[in-house]
Amino acid sequence: MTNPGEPIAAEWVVLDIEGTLTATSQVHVVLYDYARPRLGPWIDEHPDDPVVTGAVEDIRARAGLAHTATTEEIVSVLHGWMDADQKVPPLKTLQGLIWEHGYAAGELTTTLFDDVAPRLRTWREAGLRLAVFSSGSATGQVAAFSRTNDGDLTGLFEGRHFDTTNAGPKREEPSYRAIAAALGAGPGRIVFFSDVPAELDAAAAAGWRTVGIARPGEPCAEADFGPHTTAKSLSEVEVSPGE
Ligand SMILES: CSCCC(=O)C(=O)COP(=O)(O)O
Ligand SMILES: [Mg+2]
Repeated sequence: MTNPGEPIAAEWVVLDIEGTLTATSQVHVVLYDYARPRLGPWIDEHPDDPVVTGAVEDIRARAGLAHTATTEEIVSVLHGWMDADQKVPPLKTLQGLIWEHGYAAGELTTTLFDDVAPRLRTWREAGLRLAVFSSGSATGQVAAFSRTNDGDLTGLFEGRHFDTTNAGPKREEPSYRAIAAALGAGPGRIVFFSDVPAELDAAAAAGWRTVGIARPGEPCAEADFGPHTTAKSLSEVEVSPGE
């Protein structure tokens, strides 16, 4: 299905990041390249941070590593996951901490697609509420929106950031039910924008409205979006807070 042209009635707009708000290369090249050499030092320099030690413990368990595994062995697992783009929660936790540091230091900037910031501002001004659901950790998400090519956009989201730890996997229906409960909204009053059909299928199964974003040049540009409304950018889609 393509864009029906008529406004989608919703209270909440929930947004995927990679491929929807930013180019895939913003994550796979800019952010992954920043994180890759810093994972080992971050683990070694934060031996008393329970978030870091918990993530390391989780990595060891998932990878079948002994408790005595070295940082080098752990990093080798993390690099393998990154090379295969496996969005494993403890990897996303460590990346998020490193990116938070990078954005605060002024070493990272998020380049959004040109239509994104104007569209999000228009929707907020119209009374819509905005949230994010990404595989990137909530900590990393907030950091990423704090320093974009269009300024600090964190105020647009009311602190509503969902990830695979606080909501669940993006391709599973219960994650969308959990987010709807957290937002206190009926599922039919939430519209989800993503470039990945399997994520849209899971959201639709939970009763959400869905929009597939097929941006030219992005990996999912030619994907089969099946029954989902589909558009090439956010600016093609009208959402209104009416019933
Ligand atoms: C700081 S945001 C980085 C996003 C990220 O790490 C990622 O894996 C993107 O996944 P998405 O679910 O937004 O496609
Ligand atoms: Mg995506």
